[in-house]
Amino acid sequence: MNTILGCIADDFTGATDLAGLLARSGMPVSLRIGVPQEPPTDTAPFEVIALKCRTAPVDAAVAECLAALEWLRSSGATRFFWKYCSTFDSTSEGNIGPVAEALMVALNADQTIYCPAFPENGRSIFMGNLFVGQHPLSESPMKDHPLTPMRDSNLMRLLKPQVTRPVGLIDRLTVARGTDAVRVAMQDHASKDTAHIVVDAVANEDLSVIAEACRDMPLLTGGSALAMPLPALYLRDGLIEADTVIRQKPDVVADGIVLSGSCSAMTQTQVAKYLTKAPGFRLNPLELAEEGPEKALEWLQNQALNAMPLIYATAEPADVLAAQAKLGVARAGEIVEDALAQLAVLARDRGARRFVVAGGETSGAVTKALGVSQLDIGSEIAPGVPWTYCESAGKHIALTLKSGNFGDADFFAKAIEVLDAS
Ligand SMILES: Nc1ncnc2c1ncn2[C@@H]1O[C@H](COP(=O)(O)OP(=O)(O)O)[C@@H](O)[C@H]1O
Ligand SMILES: O=C(O)[C@@H](O)C(=O)COP(=O)(O)O
Repeated sequence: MNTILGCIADDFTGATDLAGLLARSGMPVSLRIGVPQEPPTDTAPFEVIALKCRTAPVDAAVAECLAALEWLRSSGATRFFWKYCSTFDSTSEGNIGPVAEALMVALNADQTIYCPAFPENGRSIFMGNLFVGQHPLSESPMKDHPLTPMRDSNLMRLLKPQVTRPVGLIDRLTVARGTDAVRVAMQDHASKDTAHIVVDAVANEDLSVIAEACRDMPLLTGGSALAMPLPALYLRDGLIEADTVIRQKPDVVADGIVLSGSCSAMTQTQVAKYLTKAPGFRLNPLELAEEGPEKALEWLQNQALNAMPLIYATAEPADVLAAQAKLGVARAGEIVEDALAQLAVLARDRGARRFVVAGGETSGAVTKALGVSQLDIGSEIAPGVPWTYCESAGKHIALTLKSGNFGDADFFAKAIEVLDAS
């Protein structure tokens, strides 16, 4: 089947989030890890390529995204979606803006929009300012993110240093007036050569208006919720035929593991709650730097995997800062990711077939270590967090990749319940 929409996600949790929201339509969605080496075969109308480039050097991120674009083009896609975090996670250099600009050049696109709103998860945009729940982004726990601390809430200000062409806004008052008003505003921006347009959205209804107005643009950028209305719009436009997928869960035994490298406030709550039910081991980056992960590997060797034990580096901001002060930000992150990746492989080799992973970068490291290349999308555990099914070393496994901020306090236990029930 020809691909209609080709999507590039800057991290793995973001990719499963996007694939999960597209799959709510019941249409086939295919999720690939990294740019496939082989030319496209057996493609779906919605193809998502998961990259791990959110915090990569700008040149590397741009090159990888352009390679993903070429693969998606060769699968027949004519419309593209650049998926980044609903909290606009990026460093001051990028990579949201530079990648968008490179994709625009490759696609000969004069304009694109930026809409990370995800109302079901409390992310809304008003007058160009991003809110997390009732708090401006810069006053939310995202201000303490280990890799991409977000210290400004204004998307135009965040985007400007990342792009070369002018940045503008279509505000909520315009979006509330409907599709035609958004189209007129886009034309008005085009007449002023405004290439990068932040669009306000506070509710799913706003996203439906924006998606309808912008669905024919070669490139859309934003969070997963902006893409959610697209399958139904394409169906209505006759670009795609209804082709509901019956998702079949492969048999996966109950043994598994929970791995958490996310330090978000929500993950801290989830880890604390799960530790009251399951055995846990805490990774300390400073110990890992000195002694390696042997202690944790040994602990895991002795665990009954049907208890779904938890291994976590999740820590409070002060502990994260202390580790980063000694090791450097990047090295602290890598040491933890590397340990969690080794632990995932040991768990699989000991028979684990269920993997619950918390954290975007963490998910990238674990998924790569497990050698996963393509994922089928299963039941949603929480908005933006589906179970996925894939193969690792020839074994069927179930894998869920949880964005740091997603899910509620019971997420880990709920994930297991949802898998058992599906
Ligand atoms: N205790 C810690 N000290 C320093 N860095 C840590 C610690 N625990 C985890 N990290 C690193 O913080 C980063 C968290 O990012 P990520 O996995 O994307 O989580 P989130 O989804 O919450 O953003 C990872 O690179 C991880 O290795
Ligand atoms: O859009 C979102 O919030 C998520 O899909 C996402 O990108 C998650 O990133 P992490 O919080 O780093 O897991």
